[in-house]
Amino acid sequence: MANVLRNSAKFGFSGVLSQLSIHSRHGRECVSPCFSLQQRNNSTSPKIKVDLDSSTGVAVLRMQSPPVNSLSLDFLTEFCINLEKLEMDRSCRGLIITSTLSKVFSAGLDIMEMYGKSPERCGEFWKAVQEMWLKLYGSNMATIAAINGSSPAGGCLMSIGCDYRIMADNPRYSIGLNETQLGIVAPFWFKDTLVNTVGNRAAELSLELGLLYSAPDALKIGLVDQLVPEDQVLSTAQDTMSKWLAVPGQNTLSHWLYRVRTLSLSHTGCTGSEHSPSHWLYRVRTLSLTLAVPGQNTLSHTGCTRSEHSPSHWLYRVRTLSLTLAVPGQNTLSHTGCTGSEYSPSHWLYRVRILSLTLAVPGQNTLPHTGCTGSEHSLSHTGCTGSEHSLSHWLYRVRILSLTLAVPGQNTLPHTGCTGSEHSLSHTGCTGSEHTLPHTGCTGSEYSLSHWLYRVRTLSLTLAVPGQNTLSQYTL
Ligand SMILES: CC/C=C\C/C=C\CCC/C=C/CC(=O)SCCNC(=O)CCNC(=O)[C@H](O)C(C)(C)COP(=O)(O)OP(=O)(O)OC[C@H]1O[C@@H](n2cnc3c(N)ncnc32)[C@H](O)[C@@H]1OP(=O)(O)O
Repeated sequence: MANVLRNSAKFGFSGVLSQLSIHSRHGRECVSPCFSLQQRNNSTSPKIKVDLDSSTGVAVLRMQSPPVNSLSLDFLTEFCINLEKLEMDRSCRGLIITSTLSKVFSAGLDIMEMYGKSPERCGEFWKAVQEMWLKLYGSNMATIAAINGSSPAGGCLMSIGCDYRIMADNPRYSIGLNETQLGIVAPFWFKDTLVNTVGNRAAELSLELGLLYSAPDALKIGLVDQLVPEDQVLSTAQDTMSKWLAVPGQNTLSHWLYRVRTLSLSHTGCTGSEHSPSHWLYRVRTLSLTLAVPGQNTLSHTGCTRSEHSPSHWLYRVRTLSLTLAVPGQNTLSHTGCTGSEYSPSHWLYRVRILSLTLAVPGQNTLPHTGCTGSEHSLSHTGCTGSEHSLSHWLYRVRILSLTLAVPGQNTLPHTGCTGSEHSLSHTGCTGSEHTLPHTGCTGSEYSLSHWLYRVRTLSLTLAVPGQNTLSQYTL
């Protein structure tokens, strides 16, 4: 195993791809001649231990899968089942995640799961990884990671999926999304969660260089929130949890609101039940990987023909690009009008951003340069019927629109030219019950108006952009 990891770093991305068994888009399996690895014994003893203190409503989930708490399919399944049980248990309000192993919180995804497995097993594995993140990040419990050892890659994802991170003050322990250093790619939802934690620039550096941070450095960039002596990690987590639980409604409101954007991504672009979130996540990842593979990165359909961008640099950007454009059924660039090599990637990336902005500007709404020639992108579609609407007028309207949307019972928006239910929230790209308000935790009249306004404004920004109900709006 150590060999696999060493070779991962040594061979780089294309090396890993060629050395390990990879299931191509065609579902073919090519088992490496260079490694003859044995399956690790799958112990039947529980990999997770949960203790719920009914007097405090706080559960401690201990990961106990030696040697390094790697996230195998078995481990993840057990983890998710336990999480689900706690989520359903109304007496449980807080969750602390920690490790029983010395020196290691979690080594991240079990590399053996990415080697020599059937496409079905790969699918199951990735679904479980996504479930772990969706359940943790979308949890209604307050969650704290008590990081008492190293926590690379998927271990870091698990940590940043929590509300708060307390790490052992030991410079030998490290944490970070180091996938790039292994020559592989952190999925975009790893990236989103990291961005939400440390901000854009730190995340960019971190991902492009595949950085692992020592505990003190992790604190400096905000990847963890607090360092304490190793023997106080759990007790500090427990003290901290009581503060979190003292915040009224913390586990329904502020907690949730912040996450809705990120979690919405997993739904956006799914137009029907055939696209489950995990299906979609899987697709985008495949797309990103495909786009990003050196040697396959001519990206002809994106107009990017050059190799001057290093893979890691490129990977980071392609993910953003993919998110902007890779809506199933719309995932070629042709509909954006960018048809050839005259556009360099950076030029292009810049354009795409502007493009999204431009789509919303009255008077430019035919967007000939984007290849959108039809009424589907005209402003009339948004309720603005002509050039009589100046930009400021429009901007003003949009602001009003958001406010109006926020008033329960007035969200049909009559003054915007939207006369019917077509401009209800469901018209904004929410095609199923997953995008109704209850999905955001706002279930009805028990919430006061101010509460509602605050929530719905966020919701509106996320979802209710007239005529722009595709993923592209997300990157603005
Ligand atoms: C291959 C890719 C193909 C396609 C790409 C597809 C998708 C891209 C998405 C990629 C997303 C990846 C997210 C991940 O999480 S990848 C996993 C990355 N993990 C790491 O880099 C961690 C590596 N491990 C370590 O740094 C150290 O082990 C650690 C600091 C955790 C502990 O160090 P310590 O010195 O205490 O122990 P070791 O002697 O190193 O290890 C003990 C044994 O454990 C085995 N081990 C370690 N990590 C893993 C792992 N992630 N999965 C499985 N097994 C692991 C290690 O090999 C040792 O085993 P033995 O040699 O004793 O048998």
